[in-house]
Amino acid sequence: MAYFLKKILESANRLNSTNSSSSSSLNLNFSISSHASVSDQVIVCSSSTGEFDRIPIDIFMQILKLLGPKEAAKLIVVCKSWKLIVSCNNLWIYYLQNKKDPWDAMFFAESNLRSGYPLRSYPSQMQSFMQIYGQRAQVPGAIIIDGGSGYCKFGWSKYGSPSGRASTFMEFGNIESPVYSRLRHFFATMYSRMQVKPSSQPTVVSIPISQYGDREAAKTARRQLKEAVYSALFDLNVPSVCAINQATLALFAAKKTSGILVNIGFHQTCVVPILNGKIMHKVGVESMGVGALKLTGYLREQMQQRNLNFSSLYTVRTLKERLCYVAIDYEGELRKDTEASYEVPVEGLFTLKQERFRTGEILFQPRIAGLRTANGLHQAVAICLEHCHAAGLTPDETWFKTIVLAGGTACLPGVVERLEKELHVLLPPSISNGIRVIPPPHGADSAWHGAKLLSNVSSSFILPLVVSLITKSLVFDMM
Ligand SMILES: Nc1ncnc2c1ncn2[C@@H]1O[C@H](COP(=O)(O)OP(=O)(O)OP(=O)(O)O)[C@@H](O)[C@H]1O
Repeated sequence: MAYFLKKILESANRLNSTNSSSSSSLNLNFSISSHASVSDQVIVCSSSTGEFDRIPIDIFMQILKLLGPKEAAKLIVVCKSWKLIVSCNNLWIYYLQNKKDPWDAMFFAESNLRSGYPLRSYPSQMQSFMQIYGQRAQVPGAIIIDGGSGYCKFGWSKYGSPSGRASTFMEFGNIESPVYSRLRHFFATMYSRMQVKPSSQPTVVSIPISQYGDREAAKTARRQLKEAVYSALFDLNVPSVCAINQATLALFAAKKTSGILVNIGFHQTCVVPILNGKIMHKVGVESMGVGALKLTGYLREQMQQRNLNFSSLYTVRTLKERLCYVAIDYEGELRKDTEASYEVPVEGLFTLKQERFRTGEILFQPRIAGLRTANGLHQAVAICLEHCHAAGLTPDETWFKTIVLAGGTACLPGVVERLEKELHVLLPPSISNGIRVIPPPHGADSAWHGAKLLSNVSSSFILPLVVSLITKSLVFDMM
């Protein structure tokens, strides 16, 4: 490295002599004051780095960027002057930006999730980015299991996406057996699919959105489910567990800690108000009995009515994902030619017409599929917005005007636009002004990505390890 720096110094000197008349920046010397706040742009200096004083600070920073974080960190021990230069936040932001994880997501996690639960409504004290870099590098990583009610997503927190998906309803075992044994069977299956020993890693697990009432019975049911999850995992010798509800995780994935999370799930749709990472059960969680399974079922019914033959439900699901959408104006769409085709491997070419938008329409008009559910998606969300408004939990009402969608079905093209349009029709301007509907941040994997953000936060490795050694207790608990 010294050789490398020497070479750069030599070339800087050469440049200095040839460009001395044209470039003033290369003639600038710098020295360092111990009181200075260090940045790429401003280094006010009084002590010296010796020979290196002759290199302009921006070139110096370029050199450090080229050296990389490991080498740069070693330079800290040279002297105070070097330490000050190398500790520069901009330099470590640069290193962090060049890691695999997107910078904005990492910044959100470090500024909002570092304090753990309960989340503070004010941002936690930010450490220097050099410290954050060092601590994140030491986080051992975790196994993430997002057990959706239809599909489970599992994988490593250090990876960009889940390493696998499994049909949850198949893996849970006998539906008659008690929750504890079903959970234990389910988690054991996930670990064996990942080919890891449960005892080798901390685990972040999502808890399904269920029993959302504010009554004692609902609270007890939530607590029992949570306890069954912990017992099942600790009995498998998992060293530490972080169990958080799916809705909060999906909201984190959108880089938000407050807002309304709308999860269009496998069996049902839930509208969950969340303030500072906490579900507002008192305000009320809305739910409707329409989910992905109903959409697939309704498309199958329509295809059968048109004598379109298929041999498996997988074909119907594929056509739903490839050809279906939600119309912004349903009546207008009925008058259009909307025919489109898709070739399903092995099964052949399928052509859908009105089925393309009638399928998704049951989210807004469940009755067209003969469903008795009273409310459509827009009505359920509007009720939740009204309740948030009436509850007056904060002087500033903007927290509930961000509506984040989650779940695979929310990926249907047109859902965002239609929901936004219907909400403006249903709600008075005092509530609807400023609302924003955000598409699922990571498709069907939103909750998994929210868990990933938490698992890699620079503070998260300290607590789990300590807790696991002492009590095998919980780190976070956000039911
Ligand atoms: N791009 C897409 N368009 C439409 N539907 C999709 C798309 N991607 C996935 N889906 C559907 O989403 C469904 C699975 O959704 P998801 O993985 O969110 O369920 P889940 O997490 O098991 O449900 P829950 O939230 O109830 O636990 C499947 O029926 C799948 O067909």
